[in-house]
Amino acid sequence: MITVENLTKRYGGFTAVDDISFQVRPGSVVGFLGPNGAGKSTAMRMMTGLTPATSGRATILGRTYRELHNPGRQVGVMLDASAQHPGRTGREVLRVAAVSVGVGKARVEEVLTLVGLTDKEAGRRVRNYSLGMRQRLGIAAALLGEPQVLVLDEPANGLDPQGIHWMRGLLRRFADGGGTVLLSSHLLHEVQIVADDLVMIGRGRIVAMGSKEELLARGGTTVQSTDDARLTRLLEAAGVPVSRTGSGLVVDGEARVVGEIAARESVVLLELRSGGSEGLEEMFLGLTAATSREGDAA
Ligand SMILES: Nc1ncnc2c1ncn2[C@@H]1O[C@H](COP(=O)(O)OP(=O)(O)OP(=O)(O)O)[C@@H](O)[C@H]1O
Repeated sequence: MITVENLTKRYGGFTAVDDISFQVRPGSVVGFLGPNGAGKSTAMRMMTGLTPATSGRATILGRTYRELHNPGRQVGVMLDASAQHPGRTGREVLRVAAVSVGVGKARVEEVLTLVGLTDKEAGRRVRNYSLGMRQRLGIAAALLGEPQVLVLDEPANGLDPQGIHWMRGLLRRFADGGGTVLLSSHLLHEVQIVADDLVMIGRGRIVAMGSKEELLARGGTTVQSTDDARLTRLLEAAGVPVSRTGSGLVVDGEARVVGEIAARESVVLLELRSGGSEGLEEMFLGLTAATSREGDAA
């Protein structure tokens, strides 16, 4: 399990990670979500001993990363898939890592199969890898020591839809087998299907966290009608907050209330659903817009 307690990182007067605390339980996948520059990578670097915390601490299986004996056997880490040696073949990268983790060559072949890199691909130099292949290789390296915990920074980056589907399956099976997974992303939909819990971060701070179901329920009601503009006016007149999405409306109110107003005013509903992901997306954007660092520059 991963425990993060009051973790803070300051660079001079700038606070990149601001007093964050959360846990990842064994058997679960936690999505660590936030816009660019929110502090996800910095937090993960502190968790994995790559950068010291200014204050607070993170433990994995009860110890700080630096206290772990042979950490590669306990925690699989992928922070920067492009950091692999470009002049080595994928297989060479894994064989070098296997020596430091203390596993044999057979395990290298096992993880290559696990991540779907073919014999031919494994024999190619990493500089000629596509981004998706690099991600697969990074995940293979993380899995090498048969760890119980995975810490993955943006593992879906560069994967095509089939690759994302594959990765979800892999992480789900890992967690279902009792493993603990923390994965970051700046895209909600990338992690939403696989994550059990979500931790949303903006400007270094946690802006929302909880189980996916809880957060989905907070995301309000998704509505589509034949006349969304009129329905919006009616709902607003009734004091129900409404926001527009690409495909309809998200209403901060119960489905029943929306249904009753629509029925009374003869608006034809095409869809009425509580806890839709559109609501969660809206909430995510809303919560993090105010805290997006990139927004500052815009
Ligand atoms: N070594 C450093 N010195 C100064 N500032 C830093 C350093 N490392 C990170 N930062 C700043 O801390 C903030 C958080 O960066 P971080 O890389 O953790 O964000 P992130 O959520 O991982 O974003 P992304 O999705 O873009 O990778 C950014 O504003 C970044 O510029």
